[in-house]
Amino acid sequence: MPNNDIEITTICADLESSKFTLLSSGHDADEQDRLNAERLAKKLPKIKIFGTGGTIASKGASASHTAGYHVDLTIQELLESIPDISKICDIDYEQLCNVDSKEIDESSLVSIYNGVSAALQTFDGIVITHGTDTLAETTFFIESTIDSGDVPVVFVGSMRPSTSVSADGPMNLYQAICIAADKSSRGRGVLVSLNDQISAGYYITKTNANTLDSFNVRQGYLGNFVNNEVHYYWPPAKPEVCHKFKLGLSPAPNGSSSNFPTVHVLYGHQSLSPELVKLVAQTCEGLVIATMGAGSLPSIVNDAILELSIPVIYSKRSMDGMVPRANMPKHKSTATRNNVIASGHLNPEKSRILLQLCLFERFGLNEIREVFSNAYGG
Ligand SMILES: NC(=O)C[C@H](N)C(=O)O
Repeated sequence: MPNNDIEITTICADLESSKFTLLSSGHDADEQDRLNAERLAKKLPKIKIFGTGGTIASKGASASHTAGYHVDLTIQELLESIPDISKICDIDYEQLCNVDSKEIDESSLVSIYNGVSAALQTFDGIVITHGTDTLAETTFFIESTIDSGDVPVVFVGSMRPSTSVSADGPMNLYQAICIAADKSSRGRGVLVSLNDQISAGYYITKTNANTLDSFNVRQGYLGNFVNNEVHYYWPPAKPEVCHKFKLGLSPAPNGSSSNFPTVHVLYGHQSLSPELVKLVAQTCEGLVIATMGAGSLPSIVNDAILELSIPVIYSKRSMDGMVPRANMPKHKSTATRNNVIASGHLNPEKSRILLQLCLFERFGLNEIREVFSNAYGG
C-alpha cells in the first residue's frame, strides 16, 4: 500500500511550525481513522482541495517569462509552495485534471461537479484551482447546479506562472484556503479568490487578459483578504437571480459530455452574414449571439434568426449593461418572437452554459424564457 502522506517544508519563517502533513486521497483505512481522530481532537475545519490546472500550475522558460508557459505542477506541488496552514485547517487534496482552462469542457465540468458534490458531504470548505481564462464559466456552472448549503466553494487561479518573479499563485492559493476555512465564508455559495479580492462566482468576469487584477465584478466585491484576515462587506448571501438546476449527474469517470447539448456562440459585427447564422444553426441545438449593443443585429440577420427552429439567445458584446426583453425582434408577418430570448445581464459565455443546462433538462421555449428572465432577460 503506498504511503501518500508527505511532509512538506513551507516558506514559513518559523521553522518549527513550518511542517505540515498533506493527505492525498487513497490512504489505508487505519491511517485514515487515526488522522480523522486527530482532526476531531483539534477541531480544525476540513478543507478539500481540487487541482484542475491553469497558470497557477504552470512553469515558464525563465523567471522573467510571463507568457508561453505550460501546465506542469500537480496540486501537491502547488501546496508545497504555500505558507503553513497546519494551524488553520486540515486538508485533503485531489487532482481532477491538469490542463490549461481553454481545455476545460463539459466532461471536466461534470468531474468538478461530481468532486464538489461528494466533498460537500464531509468537508467544511472546498477549494478548486483553475485557469483564469474560463474560470467564470466553471463557477457559473457550479453555482447553477449545486446548492452547497453552508459550505464555501472557493475557486482560485493566478495570472503569473509559478516560475515567474512575484508569482501570484502561492498567495492566491493560501488566501483561498484561508477563505474556505473561515466561518464568515459560510452560506455564500461559490466564491472566487484572486488578487486579495473575494467575489461571487456567479457574477465574476475576466476583464483583463494580462494583469494580476484580471477579474472584475460590476456587482461589487464581497470582501477582501489582508494580512491573514478575511473581511466581508456584507452578510452571507447567494445570487438571488441564479436558477438552480438539479442535474442529478451520477459519477462518471469519463464524464458525460456527449449528454450536454451543443450550443455555439457567434460574435456580432457590422455586416454580419445571415448565411453564417443559418449555417451554424444547422450544427447545434441552441445559439447565442453577442449582439452589438443591447440586442441589436442587422435586420436581415434578425429575419433569418426568426425563421430558425432552435432557441437563440441575444447577449451582448459590451461588458456592462444588459439586453432587455423589449429589444427582441419580432417576426414580420406573425409579430411573434418565438425562438428569440434576451440574455439580460448574462454575457455570451454564461448565456451559453445556461442554455445548455436548459436544453439538458429538455426545457421548452417558455421555460427557457422563464430561466433567462431571472437574469432580467427572457
Ligand atoms: N491565467 C490563466 O490561468 C490563463 C491560462 N491560460 C488558463 O486559463 O488556464
